Amino acid sequence: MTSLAPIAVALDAPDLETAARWASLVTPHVSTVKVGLELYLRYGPDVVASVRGASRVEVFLDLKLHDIPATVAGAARVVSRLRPAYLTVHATGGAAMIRAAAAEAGPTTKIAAVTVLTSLHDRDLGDIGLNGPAADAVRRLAAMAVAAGAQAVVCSPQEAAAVRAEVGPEITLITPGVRPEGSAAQDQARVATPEEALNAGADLLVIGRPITGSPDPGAAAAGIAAALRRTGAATR
Ligand SMILES: O=c1ccn([C@@H]2O[C@H](COP(=O)(O)O)[C@@H](O)[C@H]2O)c(=O)[nH]1
Repeated sequence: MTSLAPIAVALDAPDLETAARWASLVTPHVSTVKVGLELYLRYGPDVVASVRGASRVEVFLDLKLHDIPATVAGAARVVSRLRPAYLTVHATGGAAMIRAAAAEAGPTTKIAAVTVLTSLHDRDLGDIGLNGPAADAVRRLAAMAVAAGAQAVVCSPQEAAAVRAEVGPEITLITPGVRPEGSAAQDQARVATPEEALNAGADLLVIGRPITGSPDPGAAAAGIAAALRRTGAATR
C-alpha cells in the first residue's frame, strides 16, 4: 500500500454533495481534507462528518478565528468536539487569543496560526498595518504564535524554510499557496510548487483548485502524490 501524500485538499465547494464527492475521490491519495468558511457557514458542524465519510482522513477546519480571547476560546471549545486535526486562528489576533484557543482545543486538535495570508503581496502589508516584507512579518508572527501555544503555523512555501528555522522541528508547518508547475496562481500571491514546499520544510501542503478544478480530482491528487514520491520530496 502506498502512503498518503501530505496534502490537505481544500474542499472549497458551493454545496455539500460536491464537497463529499471530491473528498471520496481524493482520500485514497491524500492525508487530509480541508473544510473552509463557505461550507462551514452553509452547513455547520455536519459538514465534518459528511466529508470524512467512512474514511480515516484527517479533517482540517479552516475557520480562521479572530476575536477577543473569550470569544475564540468558546468557539474553539465548541468545534473541538468535531475532533478536527487542525483548527486555524489568525495570528494577528495576538498571543492572548492564541493561548485561549490552545487551552480549549482538545488533545487531538492542533491550533494552527495563520501568519500572513498567501494572497497578500509585500506591497499590501503596509495597508493592513504590518511591517513587511512578508517574510519578516511571517517569521515574527510565527514566533509569537508558537510561544503562545500554537502547535502549527500556516505560511506560504516561500517562508517555510525561515519559519522552520525560527520555530524548530516539532511545529507542523502548513503551506497554502501551492501550485504544481504550469498551474495558474489565481488569487495566490506567494506561491511555490509542491516539491519546493516540501523541500523548504513544509509538513502539509494545502492544495485546492489545482485539484478540485480538474475534470478528475482523484487523478489530479494521485498525480501530485506520485510526483512527490518520485522526487523523494514526500519522504523528507
Ligand atoms: O494564507 C492562507 C490561508 C489559507 N488559505 C486557504 O487555502 C486554500 C487554498 O486554495 P487554492 O485553491 O489552492 O488556492 C483556500 O481554502 C484558502 O482559504 C490560503 O489560501 N492562504
